[in-house]
Amino acid sequence: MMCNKAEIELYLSSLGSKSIVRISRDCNQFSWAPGCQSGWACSTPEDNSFENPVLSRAENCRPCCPGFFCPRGLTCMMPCPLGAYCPLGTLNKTTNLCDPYSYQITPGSNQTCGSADSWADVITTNDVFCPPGHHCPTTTQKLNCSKGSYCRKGATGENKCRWKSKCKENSEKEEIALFGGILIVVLIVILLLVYNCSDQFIAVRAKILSKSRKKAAKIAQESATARKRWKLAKELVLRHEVEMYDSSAAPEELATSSDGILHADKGNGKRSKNCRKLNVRTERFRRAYSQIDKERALQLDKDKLTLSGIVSRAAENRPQRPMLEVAFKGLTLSIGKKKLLQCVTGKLSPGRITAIMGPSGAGKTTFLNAVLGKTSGYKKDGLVLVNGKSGSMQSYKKIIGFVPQDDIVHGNLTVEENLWFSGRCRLSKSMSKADKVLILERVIGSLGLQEIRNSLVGTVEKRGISGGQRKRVNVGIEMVMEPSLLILDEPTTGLDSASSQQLLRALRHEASQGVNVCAVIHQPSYTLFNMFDDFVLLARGGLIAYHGPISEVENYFSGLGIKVPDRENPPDYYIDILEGIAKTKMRGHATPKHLPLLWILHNGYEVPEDMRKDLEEINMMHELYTVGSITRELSSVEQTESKDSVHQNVSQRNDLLNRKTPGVLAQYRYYLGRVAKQRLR
Ligand SMILES: Nc1ncnc2c1ncn2[C@@H]1O[C@H](COP(=O)(O)OP(=O)(O)OP(=O)(O)O)[C@@H](O)[C@H]1O
Repeated sequence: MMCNKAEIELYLSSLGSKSIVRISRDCNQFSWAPGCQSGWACSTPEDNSFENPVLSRAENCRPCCPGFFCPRGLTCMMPCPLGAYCPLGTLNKTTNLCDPYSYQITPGSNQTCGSADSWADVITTNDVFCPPGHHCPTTTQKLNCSKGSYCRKGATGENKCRWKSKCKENSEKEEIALFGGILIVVLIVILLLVYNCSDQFIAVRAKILSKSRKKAAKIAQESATARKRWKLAKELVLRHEVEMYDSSAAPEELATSSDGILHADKGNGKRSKNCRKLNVRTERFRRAYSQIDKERALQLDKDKLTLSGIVSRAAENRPQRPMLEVAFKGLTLSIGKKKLLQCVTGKLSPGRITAIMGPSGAGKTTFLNAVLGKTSGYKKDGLVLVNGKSGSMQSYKKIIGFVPQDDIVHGNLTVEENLWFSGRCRLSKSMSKADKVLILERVIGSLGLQEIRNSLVGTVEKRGISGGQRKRVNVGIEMVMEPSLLILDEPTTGLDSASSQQLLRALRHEASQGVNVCAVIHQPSYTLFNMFDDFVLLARGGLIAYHGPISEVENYFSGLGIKVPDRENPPDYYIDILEGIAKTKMRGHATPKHLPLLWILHNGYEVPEDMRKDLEEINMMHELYTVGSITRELSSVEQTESKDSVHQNVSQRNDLLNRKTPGVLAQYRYYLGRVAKQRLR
């Protein structure tokens, strides 16, 4: 009575089709054996193997055995699968259907109910599966699900309920309300604890950090003192003031470590033990402070260096920092018919700080946008060359820092946290944490933020550091990413003279590393003005009136007959001249509106079409060329010298332009950490 392969295939092929197409040889309109009915099967007299096709079965027809199912239209039976419950059906006299199955026996026949009539998926043949709240170890056995366990539909065994979840007898699923409730309460308690103790936690952490820092600073100081003593002793020996080097007189407590730093004495076991015990954090700070000390010593003779010296020193000391030179050739930016920048030619060089000045609306911000490569939306003519090659500035964005006029600080983080977050996200991911700490300490030191490093920056509601300090933190945020080109929009606005000078000193330090620094400034003091290397003076309409070294600016303008009166600040006076506020008598027939044209002539650039008519007005070309050639000669020596070294340096470093900053996931992790800190404050 068992179905063979062909019959099983016939059954399976009919699954899923809406009309029941399974028909065996004995189940058709001409012959309908009793086994064709649902829940019945017959046997065959022939000795058929399992491989045979659909057979003729019309003998010995009987109800389907328990644990098997016999579909309508097939005269054989198949075993019910595990998880099914196929007992013998019982006739329901009211409906005349075989329970729990839904088939009918032929009315008036002497047939009885067999077992199941079909099997497929749980939805189509719901009644064949072991019911929920029970488990069926075999296809003919149905047991109640015991207390403390649950049984889903079709279960062959019991599932134990979890701790604290309630399960009565015959449970279909676990009752986890209590368990879930306890879990939620525990989470809430943890969150409340974290929220309430976060301040203390952050304070303790800050305390530990500051302890580590102090310890490291002390060790660095001790090392420096020991180094000085050692040097002194050596000098004494060299000067023959002591006859021979007495080992007992030598600083026996000194020991030189592999990095050349002298450490605390060998004899003093306690202290060296302490040194060994220094935790990693202290060690990182110690290294940073020692390195900064060394840099300070090197800094002393920095002022004597020429530009090429600075460039080559940067090359020796900081192989990591690539250099960027940005040059413009006849750059014109316009929107519609309005020209925002016109015929800008010149360059911003690495290792130099350039001040950009001009009357309001002259195009300073537009000039910065051009340097940053943000020229989409403008009609652009001319060239922007990066390291002598035309290309998009966007590809260098990882090594370009931009300090906008508005704040970019996070008010509810401390100064140090703000800088650390920026550094972590924007420095190369391959850089070690110790190196990142060194950069952070360097920036904190050079911007004079040591005192306020643990202070909250503050928001409108919660007062924090002062406005000037905030400005310096803004700059620091960009400095910690070790940019090669640092652009600042009015960094000194709102700062007093001392703070402005401190900021400029920090920028000078950056420039000494080969960074190309470019800043828009307003009304700098004379001292501050002289701390810049180059000067770009923009006239209205985005025209250059001067672009060159600060040291030559007065020379240039006096050559044109513009002499700065006593007690006047030169940059302010030149802007007043451009604006027509200050009156002056210029050479020849020239007037202040001709200053951009004079600059073009002075440099021998091509005069734009719309300026040509002004040429006749001024009538002093011969004199201008004379002035031009003098100043050009003056600068040519240094310019040529620097050009070669810069370009050599730049071409060597091109491979370093691909800084790999942390990926999206890492940045997201830092971001979450920052938000958590901000929220918890
Ligand atoms: N997107 C723009 N659409 C139209 N005009 C613009 C646009 N951007 C700038 N300008 C115009 O270009 C000129 C230069 O603007 P820019 O902002 O560069 O001047 P600025 O020198 O930075 O001025 P300020 O010192 O006042 O900030 C202005 O006359 C300004 O109105």
